[in-house]
Amino acid sequence: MSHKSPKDFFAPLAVGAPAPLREIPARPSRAIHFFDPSNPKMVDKIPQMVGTVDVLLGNLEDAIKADNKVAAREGLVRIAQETPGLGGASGTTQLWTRINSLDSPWVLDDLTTLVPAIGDRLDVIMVPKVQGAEDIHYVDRLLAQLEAKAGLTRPILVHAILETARGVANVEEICGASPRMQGLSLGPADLAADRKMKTTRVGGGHPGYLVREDPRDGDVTGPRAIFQQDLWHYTIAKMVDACATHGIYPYYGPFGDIADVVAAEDQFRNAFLLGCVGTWSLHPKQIEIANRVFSPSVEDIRHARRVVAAMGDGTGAVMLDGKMEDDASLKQCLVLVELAEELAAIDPSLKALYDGIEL
Ligand SMILES: CC(=O)SCCNC(=O)CCNC(=O)[C@H](O)C(C)(C)COP(=O)(O)OP(=O)(O)OC[C@H]1O[C@@H](n2cnc3c(N)ncnc32)[C@H](O)[C@@H]1OP(=O)(O)O
Ligand SMILES: CC(=O)C(=O)O
Ligand SMILES: [Mg+2]
Repeated sequence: MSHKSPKDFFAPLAVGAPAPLREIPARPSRAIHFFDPSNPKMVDKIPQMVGTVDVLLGNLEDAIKADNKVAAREGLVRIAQETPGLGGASGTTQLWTRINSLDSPWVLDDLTTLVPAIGDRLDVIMVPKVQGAEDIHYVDRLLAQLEAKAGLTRPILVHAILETARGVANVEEICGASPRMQGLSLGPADLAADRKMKTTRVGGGHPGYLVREDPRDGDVTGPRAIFQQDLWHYTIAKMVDACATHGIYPYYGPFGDIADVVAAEDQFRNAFLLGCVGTWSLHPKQIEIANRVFSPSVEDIRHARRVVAAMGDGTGAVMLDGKMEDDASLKQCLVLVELAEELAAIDPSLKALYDGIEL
């Protein structure tokens, strides 16, 4: 757990730094869309993506060539300064970045460049390969010093990628390490390597990880159904519990098979059902999938609203469509109703869809 005493937990870590938030806002972040700020073709597309995706993330870490690290950092500064509606208190699309890892030769310059130049536009800084609370404490103090020096009035939030075995083992202390902690993402590629898992895929299942039906009538050579299992179920469930415990938000992560939109949708939906609020998008075509999957369906909202209406003061048990509903199932329904309200507030087409639901 954090080494701070309860009375110090919400105190700024540098004189003049903005006060930490007491609650992490539930801003919609169904897709965190990654782009390379040193890639001119991607950069060209950023202005028209504002308003179509909840989060644009300028990536500085893995997937950016070593020779392009400085260009990516400088490109991100330019994009943040020149793109209307991107990031900051009034942004319609949030601006996040993924900095280089804390042991890399680039990370110090990432932070000391970005915070003074675009700290007022950066909503969240994603920190890769977080191993324990000590990594968050380091970033926390440095950000406070840089925020104070830059005269920022809004604290920049921090998001950790869970992509080492030690990080997974320490997930609780990572979530509780700082009031800046906004959420966690699954990092299936680095995590697989660190754990010495034998999958070479970036996210998703594996045909070899399966459960096979028992032999039919004892015939071990006959046909038997197989069901592919989810390699990431344990980690995502652990991450969801840690995030819920600390009032922060869990996200799926990358799905690298860009062409396989069906499997991407399945992975995203499993994560949505387990409690994640969003996922990463690596390619423009994954944004629409994420937006759809992480927005509750009309059927779910109709059902949830009917339960809310039937439950009156919220206590007791009622029968609805042959099923028992009570105080607990009401709370399940309120999760969906509140999510629909948050999404309707930023997405006029969803507002029209949800407003038009007849009970
Ligand atoms: C394990 C991890 O750490 S995951 C996170 C790190 N990885 C990333 O961030 C990867 C981000 N995505 C990418 O680099 C690219 O999408 C790739 C390499 C996967 C595929 O790129 P391409 O082969 O160029 O894809 P494709 O040809 O389908 O692209 C179509 C168009 O969309 C553009 N595009 C592709 N990806 C993106 C993106 N993430 N954002 C904006 N535009 C994009 C391309 O530049 C291309 O533009 P054009 O029509 O003007 O030529
Ligand atoms: C997400 C990420 O960085 C990984 O899977 O390694
Ligand atoms: Mg990684």
